[in-house]
Amino acid sequence: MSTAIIGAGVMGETLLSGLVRAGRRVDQLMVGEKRAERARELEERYGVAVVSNREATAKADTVALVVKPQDMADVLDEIAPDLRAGQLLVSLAAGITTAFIESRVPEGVAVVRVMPNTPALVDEGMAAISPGSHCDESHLAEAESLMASTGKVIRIPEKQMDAVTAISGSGPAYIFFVVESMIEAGVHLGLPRSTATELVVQTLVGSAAMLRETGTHPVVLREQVTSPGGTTASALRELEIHKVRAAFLAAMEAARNRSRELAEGS
Ligand SMILES: NC(=O)C1=CN([C@@H]2O[C@H](COP(=O)(O)OP(=O)(O)OC[C@H]3O[C@@H](n4cnc5c(N)ncnc54)[C@H](O)[C@@H]3O)[C@@H](O)[C@H]2O)C=CC1
Ligand SMILES: O=C(O)[C@@H]1CCC=N1
Repeated sequence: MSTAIIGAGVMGETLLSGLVRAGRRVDQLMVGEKRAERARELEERYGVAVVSNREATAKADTVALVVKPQDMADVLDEIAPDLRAGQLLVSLAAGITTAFIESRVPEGVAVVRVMPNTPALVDEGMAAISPGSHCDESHLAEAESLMASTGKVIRIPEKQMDAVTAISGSGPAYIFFVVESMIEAGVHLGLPRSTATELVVQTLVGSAAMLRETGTHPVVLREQVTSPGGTTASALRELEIHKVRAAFLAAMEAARNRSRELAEGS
């Protein structure tokens, strides 16, 4: 099965590198990329063929669209003549609906919408997938296997996609923001930056492993850290006073709303 990736920026390269690590033959992969310098970089790094979007679409069994939402309409119009019924078209773009894609491609093209995230670069990705209206189980399974090469995949109804985008698609950025803030706090408290960084990163990795391996609710895990009258309780009171929980809710609502706006082309 050959796969074309159209748009090889951050997420396109993440998918490409994951497929290569998962053992997909490079001669079964193709890339369509507008920026010539970027195309050369990928050819050198992976030995992958960078061809025109139309050639990639005509030759591939599966086409993955990894361009910005604002570029989707133009790319769909460009490749539509080369798409055929039964071919799998996977979109990783935030906001863009399967109905929008189906309205711009030939009848019968199987469209799957995916929301991945960047931890896919280290095979710890979280991807959600939703079928369009011409997908059968084999198409969905193929999209699932494409994304499973870089992490975990779940199937969701498309109406949940904007919320998923706000939580796991953008999610790594919130975590990195928290990490950055904790490192700065450590420096403020007098720790060398390298010590603060090591402490915070391992605390994050350890906490994530506890969540995954114990399956215990985060509230219980937090209570286990919070000794009565101790340091953690003092810190958590400050987070509540500064409305950090409300800020997270507002942030993710804003991301969900932005995903909806992207669907409308703004
Ligand atoms: N970066 C992330 O964490 C995530 C990104 N996404 C989605 O992935 C898509 C790409 O995002 P990024 O990789 O962050 O953006 P990016 O800007 O790094 O990559 C987009 C790439 O598409 C190329 N491109 C633009 N027009 C093209 C055309 N007509 N033909 C061929 N290539 C073209 C650009 O040159 C660029 O290399 C977006 O739709 C975004 O919503 C989804 C989940 C996470
Ligand atoms: O910021 C964005 O729009 C993309 C989609 C999810 C993560 N990055």
